[in-house]
Amino acid sequence: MKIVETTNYQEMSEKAASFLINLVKEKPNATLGMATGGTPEGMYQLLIEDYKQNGTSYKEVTTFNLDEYIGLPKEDKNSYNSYMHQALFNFINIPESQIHLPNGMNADATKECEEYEKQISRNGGIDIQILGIGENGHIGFNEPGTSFDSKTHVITLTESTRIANSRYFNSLDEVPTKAVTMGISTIMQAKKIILLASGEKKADALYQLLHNEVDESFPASILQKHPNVTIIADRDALKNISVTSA
Ligand SMILES: N[C@@H]1[C@@H](O)[C@H](O)[C@@H](COP(=O)(O)O)O[C@@H]1O
Repeated sequence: MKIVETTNYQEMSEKAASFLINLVKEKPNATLGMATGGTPEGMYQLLIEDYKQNGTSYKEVTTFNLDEYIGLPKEDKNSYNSYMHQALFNFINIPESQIHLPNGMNADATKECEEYEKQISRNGGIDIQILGIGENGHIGFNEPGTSFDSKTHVITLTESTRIANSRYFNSLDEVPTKAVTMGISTIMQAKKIILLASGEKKADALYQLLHNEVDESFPASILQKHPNVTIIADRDALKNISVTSA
């Protein structure tokens, strides 16, 4: 696993944006796996700035997001569909038909999951998957205990994840209790993974990611088995890791 230590959040965002921009330049029809949460917001902002200044084109790019809440219409300001449009898609030239997020309103959630998984395969898989990390080690919305063999599936969110994400909602009650998420094995099939982390509150999670046994009780530990992972994290998030020896 490669670790890139940055001085702060801005530099983390710049390094991550460069990875994506270079990939899109080398492979204009790349498939990008997208993440939500606070961590990638700066990276998305820099992709928009690069698009405006340098015209990097997303006309042939396809995206698949990691997850979506169940029960929020895509127009809801807290859906991940809205997040992605406001953070990035509305400001670059990616065609709407090439954007994929699970539909959290599909009455047949099992079918939605199967279809999402098929769409990713039909597309030839994901070239680069961007990941954040939950303080409990979740990746996407794969909470502790999720099978490493899981494909896209429905997950019941833990109380701690709902509390962490309640900052975007008016109250904890409004935070959905379930989500559709790519599974661990879906994520592991991505050709390259970039995990972003910033701030002291992620320091324990990064330590466990790198030093725990690979175990379903800490989902992100599976990344130790992936052949091409780069962690881009700032000094605060890496404060428990000696980067030279990691
Ligand atoms: N489903 C998302 C994850 O994909 C994200 O990595 C995590 C951390 O979010 P943040 O970046 O805001 O700390 O939150 C959510 O639960």
